[in-house]
Amino acid sequence: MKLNIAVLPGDGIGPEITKQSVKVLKAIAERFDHKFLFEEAVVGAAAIYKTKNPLPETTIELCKKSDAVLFGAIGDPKYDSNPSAKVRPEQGLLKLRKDLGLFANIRPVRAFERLIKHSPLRPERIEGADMVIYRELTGGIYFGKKTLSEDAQVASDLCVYSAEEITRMAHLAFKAAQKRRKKVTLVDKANVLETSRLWRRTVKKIAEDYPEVEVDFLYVDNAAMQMIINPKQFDVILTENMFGDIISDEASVIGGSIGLLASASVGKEYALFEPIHGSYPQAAGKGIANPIASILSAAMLLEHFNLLEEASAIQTAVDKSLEMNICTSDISKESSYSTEKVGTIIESLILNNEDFKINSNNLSLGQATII
Ligand SMILES: NC(=O)C1=CN([C@@H]2O[C@H](COP(=O)(O)OP(=O)(O)OC[C@H]3O[C@@H](n4cnc5c(N)ncnc54)[C@H](O)[C@@H]3O)[C@@H](O)[C@H]2O)C=CC1
Ligand SMILES: CC(C)CC(=O)C(=O)O
Ligand SMILES: [Mg+2]
Repeated sequence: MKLNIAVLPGDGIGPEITKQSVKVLKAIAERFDHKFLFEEAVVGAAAIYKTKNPLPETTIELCKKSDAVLFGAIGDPKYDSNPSAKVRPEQGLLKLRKDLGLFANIRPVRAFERLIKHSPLRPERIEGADMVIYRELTGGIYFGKKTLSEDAQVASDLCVYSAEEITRMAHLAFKAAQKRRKKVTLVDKANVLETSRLWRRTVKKIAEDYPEVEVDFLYVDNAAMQMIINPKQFDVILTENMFGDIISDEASVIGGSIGLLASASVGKEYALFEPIHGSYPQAAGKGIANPIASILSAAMLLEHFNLLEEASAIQTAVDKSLEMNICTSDISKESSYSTEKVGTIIESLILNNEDFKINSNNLSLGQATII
C-alpha cells in the first residue's frame, strides 16, 4: 500500500518521539513491502517561532493532501508561564482538529502485563483492565466563546453541544462496543450541566439502536474515582471533550505511564494519530521521553488503513521490548534506556521477527477508528 503521511513533530519532546515512530513505520514498510512517504510541517510553538502562526496554512494544506497525519505534541514553557499570551501553541492543535473535522478522539487504555508491578495501583485492581475512551474532540468548553472583562476580573468559557455532535460520537462508541465487551459508559455531569443532560437524553435514544450493548451513566467525579478503584468495569467510555481529556490522563496510570498511551483523532474525511501526552518540556532534548505512545499511535494509523498484521507487528514488538525490560525511566528506574534506543530496539524486533500473526488480543482497538 502507498501512504502519504504528514508528520507534525511540534514542540518539546514531540520531534524526538516522532522520529522513533517514523523509524518504526519505515521498518514496517520494509518488512511488509509498502511505500510510506513522509513529509514534515511545523505546528505549535515551533510554527510560531518560524511564521508567527501556530498553524500555518501550508501545514493545513499538507495535512489535507496526505492520507494521514502523525502528530507529536505542542506546548512551550514560554507560553505556559504566560497564560495571557494571545497567540499560543495550543491554538495550533485545536484549530487543526477543527479544520480537519476530527470530532472523535479514541484512546485505548490497558494494563500491560509486564508493567503491572511498576504501577502505583494495586495489581489485582488493574490486571486485565482494558478500555477505550471515546472523547468528543471538536466541541464543548474548549471551543466555546471566551470572555474576559475589561478589568480582567471576570472570565467565562462557554460549553456548547448540539444533539448532532453527540449523535455522531455516540454511534462510534456503540459500534466500538459491539466489537468489544458490549458496554458503553457515558461519563457526564448531568446533575448540574445542561449540556450533560443533552448528552444523556441523546445517548439513551441512540442506545435503543444497539439493544445488545449495555449502557450505564456515571457522573465524572465518581468516574474519576472508579477509574482508580475498579477500572475493570469499563469497556467503552463515551464522554465530552474536557472530561475525556482529564480522565484519560488519569487512566494512563493503569497502563503504567502516560508515555504509553496512544490515540487516534478521526472524522469523516481525515485522520490524525497522536500520543495523549503533551510536549513534556522538562525532558526535551534529554533522550529520556518514552516513545511508545507515539509508536503505538503509528500502529493505530496502520489499523485505520486495515493493515492489521502490520499494526499487530508493532504491538507485538512493543510488548516484547517491555518484556525484555527495554524501557525509559518513566516505567522502570532500574532499566532506563534512551528514547532513541527504545525506538531502535522496537524497529529491529519488527525487522527481524519472522511471524506476526494477527492476534485480536494485541490489537489496540479492533479497528475502532474505521468509520
Ligand atoms: N496533545 C498535545 O500536544 C498536548 C500538549 N500539552 C502541552 O504540553 C505542555 C506540557 O504540559 P503538561 O501538563 O506538563 O503535560 P505533559 O503530558 O507534557 O507532561 C506531564 C507529565 O507526564 C509525563 N510524560 C509526558 N509524556 C511523557 C513521555 N513521552 N515519556 C515519559 N513521561 C512523560 C512526565 O512526567 C510529565 O511531567 C504544555 O504546554 C501543554 O499545553 C498538554 C497536553 C496535550
Ligand atoms: C493541549 C490541549 C489542547 C489538548 C490536550 O490536553 C489533549 O488533547 O490531551
Ligand atoms: Mg490532555
